[in-house]
Amino acid sequence: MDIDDIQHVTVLGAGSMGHGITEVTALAGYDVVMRDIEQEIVDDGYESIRWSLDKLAEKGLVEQAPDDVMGRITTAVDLEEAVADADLVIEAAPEQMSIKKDVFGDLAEYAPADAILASNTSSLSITEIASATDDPSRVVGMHYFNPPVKMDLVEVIYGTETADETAEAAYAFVESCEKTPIFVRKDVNGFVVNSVLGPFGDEAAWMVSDGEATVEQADAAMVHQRGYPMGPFELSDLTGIDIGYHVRKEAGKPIPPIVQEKVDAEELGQKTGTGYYDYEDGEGTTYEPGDGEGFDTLRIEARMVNEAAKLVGNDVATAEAIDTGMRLGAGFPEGPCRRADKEGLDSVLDKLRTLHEETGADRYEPADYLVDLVESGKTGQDAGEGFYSYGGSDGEREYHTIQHSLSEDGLLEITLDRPERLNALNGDLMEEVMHLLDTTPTDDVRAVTFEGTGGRAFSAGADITGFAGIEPHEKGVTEFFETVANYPKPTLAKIDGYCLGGGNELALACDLRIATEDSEFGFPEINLGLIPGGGGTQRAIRMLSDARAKELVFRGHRIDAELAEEWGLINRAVDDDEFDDVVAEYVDDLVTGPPIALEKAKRVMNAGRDQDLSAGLELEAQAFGLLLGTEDMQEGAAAFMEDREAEFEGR
Ligand SMILES: C/C=C/C(=O)SCCNC(=O)CCNC(=O)[C@H](O)C(C)(C)COP(=O)(O)OP(=O)(O)OC[C@H]1O[C@@H](n2cnc3c(N)ncnc32)[C@H](O)[C@@H]1OP(=O)(O)O
Repeated sequence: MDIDDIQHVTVLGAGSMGHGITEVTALAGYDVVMRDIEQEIVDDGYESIRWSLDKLAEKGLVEQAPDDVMGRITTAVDLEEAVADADLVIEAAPEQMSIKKDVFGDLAEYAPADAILASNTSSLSITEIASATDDPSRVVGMHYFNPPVKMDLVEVIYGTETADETAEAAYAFVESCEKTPIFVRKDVNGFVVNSVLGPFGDEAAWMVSDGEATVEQADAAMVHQRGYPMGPFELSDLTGIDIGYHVRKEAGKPIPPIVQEKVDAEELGQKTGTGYYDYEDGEGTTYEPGDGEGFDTLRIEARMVNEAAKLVGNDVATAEAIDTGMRLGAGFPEGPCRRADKEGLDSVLDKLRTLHEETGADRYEPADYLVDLVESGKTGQDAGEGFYSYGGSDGEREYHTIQHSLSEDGLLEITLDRPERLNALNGDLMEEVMHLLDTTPTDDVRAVTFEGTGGRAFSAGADITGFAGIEPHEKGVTEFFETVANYPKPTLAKIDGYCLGGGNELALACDLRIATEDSEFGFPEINLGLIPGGGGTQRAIRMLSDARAKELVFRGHRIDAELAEEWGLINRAVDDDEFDDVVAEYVDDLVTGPPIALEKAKRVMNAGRDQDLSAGLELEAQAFGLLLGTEDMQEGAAAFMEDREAEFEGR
């Protein structure tokens, strides 16, 4: 069975995961049967899908009519009937091994012999589930995150006997649903995301139990200094303190006293009204940004990195898969491997070794893979290699936040690739763009385009989660925008979706801007108590009327592409269907145009804009004189006389 053979999908379970997976699958165009054990549960699930689709349509997040999507879904209670024609069955039954095994035993009997049988378990062994079938090679884990419609990640997990063909088809299926799969190549407890996430709460709980920190201090530090979406205790209250407790118990791991106390007192978090915070009489979390002072954040992060190193070293997952998993599955601001490479793997190892020596606790024992990296000098970004390669003298640099390609005709296409954050600009992304522009031989480039991935945004601005812990003296982002603005070749921003804040400033640093009609522009910084800091105030006031520029900056509202075109903020607002063609026409002019003349035109126009007219004219005259002596100029004139297209060589 491969992806082309998958037409009919059956989802077993109509609860929150089951109906979410059904919705995602139907949205991708598949026929889906959603089955549960009682008609009432199935009906509730079906109604929930309709409600969700209506909401998505209302917000303009799906183009398909909800009725069309619902038309692909049928419901069933009878298992035999539900799976009779299935090419892929995704089980989303309650998380109990006995139930899963019963279901998979039935699937072995009733599903077609070549159907892929997937379990959406988040914690149970795929190998054991597969043992209930006659053919474990066709059983695979497909762990969706909650809610499936919103969460982009799916872990595709191998059981001991899962065939590559099965796992690869499941992976391709996830991609076909426009979700992001990562391979978990061994059936380890917690798979990738929960394995790495475990120490986040665990280490914080030990630190509080040992009197080394307070709950508020830990949460404030991890959120406001390190940019995590929630603090470890806040997260634990949300998921249920008993959940982490049972996971530790089952894995035979020691329980931090503070966790034991909470479980004994049945204060399990939000669901019981009290956990580490009070949700009944109090207002929930009580930490303030400054509370994190003095907290040892590396202690938590070093343990997460150690877990990641174990997964890489044991061939469970690649560093890239782990980082993707943690960003998309847990909302981490960046993956632990990438963050550790920047921190320095030697510092991480030192921290673990020191704690191991001081406490003797197994949880600090460094992973062999981490030790090997450090001992072979691969200590991270500064060393040119760590979990990732940074292209020292002998290697090509891997980028993590951008994609790029350079065509034979000299078009350098740069794609901002942080779709889960609407392509928000963080330090890595800006550094990677600058590195790419600095290291790509300019003679090979005739034009550059910038665009965003994910279909929702060019870029929603600077990454707000990265503002955590920034000191006032670290404020400089100007270098990035100036690198783009001063790049010697013409640049064009292809805008499809939100173009806000720093994203708007990146677009304004480009020479040309083409946008789809449903794109939106603005400087929302004022709503954050900021002003545009990447040249936005200055470029806008030079580009627009004083009143319009100030309106954008002072009010922080968004304007649509049509108005942006009318105001002169962009070159063209075009219909979605015409977007690629219009961009291609512009790009064609740029890559076939005379390179030296284009470069000079850009330089004198940019420099002249900030000078008085006579100085600008002087610049223009010098450039004009120089161009008269180029072969390109002779070629242009000859082509005109011969009535043919000129072929400019940049000489
Ligand atoms: C020098 C430059 C300074 C600046 O640029 S300051 C930043 C200026 N930009 C902004 O203030 C825009 C912030 N973003 C938004 O207001 C909203 O987003 C949008 C209106 C653009 C879209 O709203 P919706 O459709 O509801 O999407 P969603 O759930 O808010 O966004 C999807 C995910 O993207 C993350 N995200 C969006 N913008 C940023 C950002 N600028 N920095 C960091 N993350 C961002 C969100 O948090 C969320 O993530 P999750 O799914 O984990 O909740």
